[in-house]
Amino acid sequence: MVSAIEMSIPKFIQYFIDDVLPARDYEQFGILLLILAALFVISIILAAARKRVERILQEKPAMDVLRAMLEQLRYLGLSYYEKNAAGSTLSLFKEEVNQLQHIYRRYFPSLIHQGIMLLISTSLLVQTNAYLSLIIIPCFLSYYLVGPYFEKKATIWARESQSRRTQANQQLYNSFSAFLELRAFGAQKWDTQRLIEQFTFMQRANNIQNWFAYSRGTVRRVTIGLGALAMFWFGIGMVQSGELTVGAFIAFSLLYTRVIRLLTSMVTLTTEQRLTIIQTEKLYLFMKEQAEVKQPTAPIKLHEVKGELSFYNVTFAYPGRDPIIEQFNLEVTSGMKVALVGKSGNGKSTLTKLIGRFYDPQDGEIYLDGIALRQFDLTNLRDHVGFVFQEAFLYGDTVRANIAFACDDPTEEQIVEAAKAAYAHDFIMELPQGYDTVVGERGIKLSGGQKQRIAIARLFLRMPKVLVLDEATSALDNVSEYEVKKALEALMENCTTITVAHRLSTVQDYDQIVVVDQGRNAEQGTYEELIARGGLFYQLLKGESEHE
Ligand SMILES: Nc1ncnc2c1ncn2[C@@H]1O[C@H](COP(=O)(O)OP(=O)(O)OP(=O)(O)O)[C@@H](O)[C@H]1O
Repeated sequence: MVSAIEMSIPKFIQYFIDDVLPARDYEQFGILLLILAALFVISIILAAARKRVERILQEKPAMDVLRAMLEQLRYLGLSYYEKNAAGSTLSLFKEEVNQLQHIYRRYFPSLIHQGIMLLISTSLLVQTNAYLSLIIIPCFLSYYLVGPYFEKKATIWARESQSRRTQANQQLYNSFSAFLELRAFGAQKWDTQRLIEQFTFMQRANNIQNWFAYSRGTVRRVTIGLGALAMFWFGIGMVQSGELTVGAFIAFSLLYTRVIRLLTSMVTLTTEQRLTIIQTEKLYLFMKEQAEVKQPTAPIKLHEVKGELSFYNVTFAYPGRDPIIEQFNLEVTSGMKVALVGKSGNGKSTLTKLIGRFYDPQDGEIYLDGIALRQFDLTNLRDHVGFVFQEAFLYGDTVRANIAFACDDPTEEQIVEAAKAAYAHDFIMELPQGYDTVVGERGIKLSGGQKQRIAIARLFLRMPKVLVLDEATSALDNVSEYEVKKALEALMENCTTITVAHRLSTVQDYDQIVVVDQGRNAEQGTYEELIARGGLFYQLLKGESEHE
C-alpha cells in the first residue's frame, strides 16, 4: 500500500497539469489536494507500521541465530575450541552473522518492497505511454550486461577485505594476549610492525572494493543518464506532435527515473545476495559440523557413583594425527589417588581429557563404575568428574558468582562453606567488598593461588566423585602451593583422584604412580615400589635431581 501511494504521485501530477489546470477547476483542485494530504498521512502511518514489522522480523531471527550458534558451540565441545583460533570463532559470531543478517534484514525486505514498486511503476509507465516505455529495454539490458561485472568484483573484494579483517583481528587478539611476553622480550616494535602490515593489507582490499563499488555506481548513473536523454529526445518530439500531453510527459519522466532505479537496484541486490550467501558459507559449515563427542541415544544418568575408573586398551589420536595414546590400561578403585607422570608430550593431559569425555578413544573403552563413558549422559558425567587445571579462569564478575557459576542457585551459606573448605574464605573477606568484589579481567587481580582456591571452592559445591588435577599447583610458588594443596587435600578426601604431576617430589603420597611413556602405561606401582624397581620412574627421578 505504501508503494502504491508513493507511485500514484506522478499520476496525480499528470491529472493536475492535463485536466485540472486547463479547466481552472479550483474546486476539483481543492479535492485533489485533500486526497493527496489524506494519502500522505495514511502512507506515513503505514510506513511506521512497516518499520515496526521489519524491526521485529530483523531482531527475532538475530536472537535465534545467536542462540543456535551458542548451542552448536556447546555441542561441538572442547575439540572445536582446540582446533579453531578464538579470533576466528569471534569473527564467526560477528562478521558472518552480520552477513547473514544482511540477507534477511536488507535483501529480503528490499526485494519484496522493490519488486512491488517495480510492478506498480512499470504498469503505470506502460499505461502512460507504451511506446515510450520501450526505451527501458535497451537501458536495462546494457546495465544488466555490464553492471554485474562490477557488482561481483565489488562483492568479492568486500569478502576479501572481510577475511583480511578477520586475520587482522586475530593478530590483534594474539597481540593483546601476549602483551606480557612481548614486553618482556622487548618485541613490541616487532609486533606493532606486524599489526600495521596486516591492517595495511586489509585497507588495500578495502580501497579496491570501494573503487569497484564506485565504478558500479558510475555505470548505473551513465545508464540512467543515457535513458533520460533518449526519453527527452523521443518524448519532446511526441509532445510537439500531440501524441503525448505535457502532464503525461512529466508523469512519464518521474516514473521512468523510478523504474530504471528500481531495475538496476534489483540487479545489484540479487548479485550481492548471491555473493553474500556464499560469504555465509563458513557459518553454514559451522552449524553443520558434527561433534567429536556425541550424546548417546539412550543416555544413562546416575545420581551417585562410586568413582571406579578403568581404562581398557584405550587408543586415541587427535583428528588427523598419529595415535598419542596406545593400548593404555589402568584400573582405579574408588577413592584411590593416582599420579600420572612421564616426559612432556607423552599423553598425560590427553588421558585426562578422555576421562572428562572431551574426546572419545578410537579404540578401547573407559569405564566409570563399570559403565562405558560413551553411555553416560554428558552433563551427568561431568557432574561426577571435577577438574582443576594449571591456571584457573575467573569471569569478570563477583567472587560469589565465580564460585557459584557451575551450580544451580546455591545458597549464601553453601557458597561460604565451600569457600571455607577451599581455604579461600579468609582472603575473600579481606577483599574490598568481600564476596561482592569483582575479580577477573575487569576487576581486582588475584594471585594464581587465590584463583586456584576459588576454582576449588566451585568443586566443593558440586562434590564430584572423580577429581582430575592437571598440574594444578605447578604454576604456583611454594607458599601458594602449600595453601592450594591443603584445599585440594580436603577435596580429595572422598574422591578418586587422577593427577598429572610434573614434579616427582609431589607424588610420594599417592596410592599408585603410573609412568606414561609414548601413550602407554609403561610402569605402575607405589613410590617405593617404583624406586626399588629402578626402571623408568627411577630414571625420571634421577634426571630431575640431576637437573636441580
Ligand atoms: N588438541 C590437540 N590437537 C592435536 N594434538 C594435540 C592436542 N593436544 C595435545 N596434542 C599433542 O598430543 C601430544 C601429547 O600431549 P599432552 O598434552 O597429552 O602431553 P603431556 O604428557 O600432558 O605433556 P606435558 O607434560 O608437557 O603437559 C603432544 O605431542 C601434543 O602436541
